[in-house]
Amino acid sequence: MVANRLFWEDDVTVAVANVHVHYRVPSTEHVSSSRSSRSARALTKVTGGQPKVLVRALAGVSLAAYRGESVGIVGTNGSGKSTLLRVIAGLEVPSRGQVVAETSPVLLGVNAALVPDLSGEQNVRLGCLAMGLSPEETERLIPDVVDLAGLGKAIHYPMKTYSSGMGARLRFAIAAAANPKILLIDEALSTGDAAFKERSERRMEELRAHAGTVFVVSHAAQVIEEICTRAIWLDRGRVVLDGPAVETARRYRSWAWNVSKGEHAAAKQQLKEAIEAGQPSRIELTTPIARGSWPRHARPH
Ligand SMILES: Nc1ncnc2c1ncn2[C@@H]1O[C@H](COP(=O)(O)OP(=O)(O)OP(=O)(O)O)[C@@H](O)[C@H]1O
Repeated sequence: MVANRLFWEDDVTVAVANVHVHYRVPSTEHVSSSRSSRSARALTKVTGGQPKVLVRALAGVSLAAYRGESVGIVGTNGSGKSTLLRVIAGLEVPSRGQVVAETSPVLLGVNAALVPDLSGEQNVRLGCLAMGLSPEETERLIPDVVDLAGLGKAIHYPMKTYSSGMGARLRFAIAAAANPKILLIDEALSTGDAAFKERSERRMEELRAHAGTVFVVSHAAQVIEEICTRAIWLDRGRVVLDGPAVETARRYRSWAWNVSKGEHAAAKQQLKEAIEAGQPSRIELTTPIARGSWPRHARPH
């Protein structure tokens, strides 16, 4: 558990300090409701659209990640997992709070932009160049990436012919090729088969062993338990628990089981106990950023 960490300890790779992400989303709730107020209907008439509501995707998340950690993020649909990864990747600017990373993180998302009409191999080349590798490095790495993806002859077929698992394998292999110090993985691992799972876990272990930090988002608590050293459980944009992966995954799994069985009182009690089990993290970016130059996705509190 990370508590009251002061910026900037030497082995910290990512610091997230009291981050909030809010979206304004059009909602038909008031418009379609038979009890919708006259003012809401009038507003709709005037704006020509639906009234907007505020969605709090992240509501005050703080954490510090360290070299050599693989950090799992678990939580139900809509709990804020992908938003947290996007904020760490610098793809989303927090509405409030700060994110600082030691080097630019590489985000491996289920939707990583590859070109469906190109073959797997052509996409490997494209992906490596897009991540900033030189043409020479790219050519040197292609055999390793192709090997890690393990797609056999299909590596020469257009990517649009791949199953979702095959696409995920290719994206993982490409992202790992760049040897990123900070690798963010959104669900991709859970779609591969057993052989790929083993290869990808070994590759992640290598990245971690080279003093990198890996974040993995997954619904599957078991995946997190198997491949992560630490896990963070998010619920409605808040950190419920941040601790050893096995402990967090065990509590999350048990809570999710009770929710799925409609045992709401028991689930509520477990959530309360999990929150009490962890101490609230407070990350303070107290001094100006001292080491090198940092990615820019930070906003003052
Ligand atoms: N671009 C967006 N515009 C509006 N609302 C968004 C946007 N992205 C996410 N949200 C909302 O923010 C909340 C958190 O979404 P997020 O995708 O981070 O959840 P998640 O935990 O990754 O979910 P899942 O497990 O289903 O992938 C949800 O309520 C979602 O509807």
